[in-house]
Amino acid sequence: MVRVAIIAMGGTIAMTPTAAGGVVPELNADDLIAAVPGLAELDLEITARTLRSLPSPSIGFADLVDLAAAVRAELDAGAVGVVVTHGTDTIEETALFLDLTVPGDAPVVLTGAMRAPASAGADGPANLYAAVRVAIAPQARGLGALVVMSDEVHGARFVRKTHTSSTAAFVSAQFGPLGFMVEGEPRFRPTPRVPLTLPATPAVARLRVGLVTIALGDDGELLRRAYPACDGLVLGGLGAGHVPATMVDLVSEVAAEMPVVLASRTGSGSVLRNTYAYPGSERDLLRRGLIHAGFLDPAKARVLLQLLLAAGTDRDGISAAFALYG
Ligand SMILES: NC(=O)C[C@H](N)C(=O)O
Repeated sequence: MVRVAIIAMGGTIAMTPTAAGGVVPELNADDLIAAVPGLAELDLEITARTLRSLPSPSIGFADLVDLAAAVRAELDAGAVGVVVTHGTDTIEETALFLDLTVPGDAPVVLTGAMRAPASAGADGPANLYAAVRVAIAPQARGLGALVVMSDEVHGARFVRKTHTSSTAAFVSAQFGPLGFMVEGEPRFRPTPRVPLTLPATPAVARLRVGLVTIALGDDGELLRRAYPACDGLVLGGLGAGHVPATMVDLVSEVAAEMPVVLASRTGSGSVLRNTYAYPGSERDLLRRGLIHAGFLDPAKARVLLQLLLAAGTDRDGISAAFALYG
């Protein structure tokens, strides 16, 4: 009989009401499994482990290093796939982290819930059921880490939370979902995985990669104060990867000291390379040594840069890794 391992990290899917109001993550992995109709009828063994009980805004890189090790241990011990239950606020970053650090073809499927278990129409059980079905699907092998929410299967590279409360919050705006649940089973479209695996060592949690989102009228003061505390930086640039002309000298200065990755704050589409020629444009910034983020959004670019720096990757290696993302 095949085995699926479920690893719980917390999040709304595991939250229960407190006497003082509001919800907090208290349910363990066994509780989550017990709430899913139809799971017990599937012809498979399910094992459960509660690794963390955290709201996902409080998940950090040290937690992700432990999670990657736990996922690998389950796969090494023979699990056909692993499901990770996780808060939705940062699930997209954890998904990319696992995509980059868990080698092999076995499905690693993340899921969560927008509504807590005690709410009317709680979505956690349906999401967990779908995630388990994806974890055992042969077609899910080799797709990298996946996020399953609301009957859609998303690739780690592209998925984003795009709504604060809707159960349809998760979107792969750039190229659409990789698959859909149809009559309880996942159906996929073919999509190649990015061929990159990086180590998830404790060094990852000791680094600080800053993420600075650029806004209208930005005078650079925030960046000036933030960068000395950082080992690397991601800029969430305006539009196709731009900053105000007044920031250009500062950005050049920072890029001479550490890797600075240029992403877009728009949330979808690739940073351009060769269109705009004004000071602070993508052409200008790339010429000054900034690294092109490809199709990765700023939060995902930060995860990749953090892992690359922890692995001791030099500037050319960092550029080459980001080039894999378009
Ligand atoms: N829906 C959720 O899971 C949101 C929650 N704040 C979390 O990320 O833990």
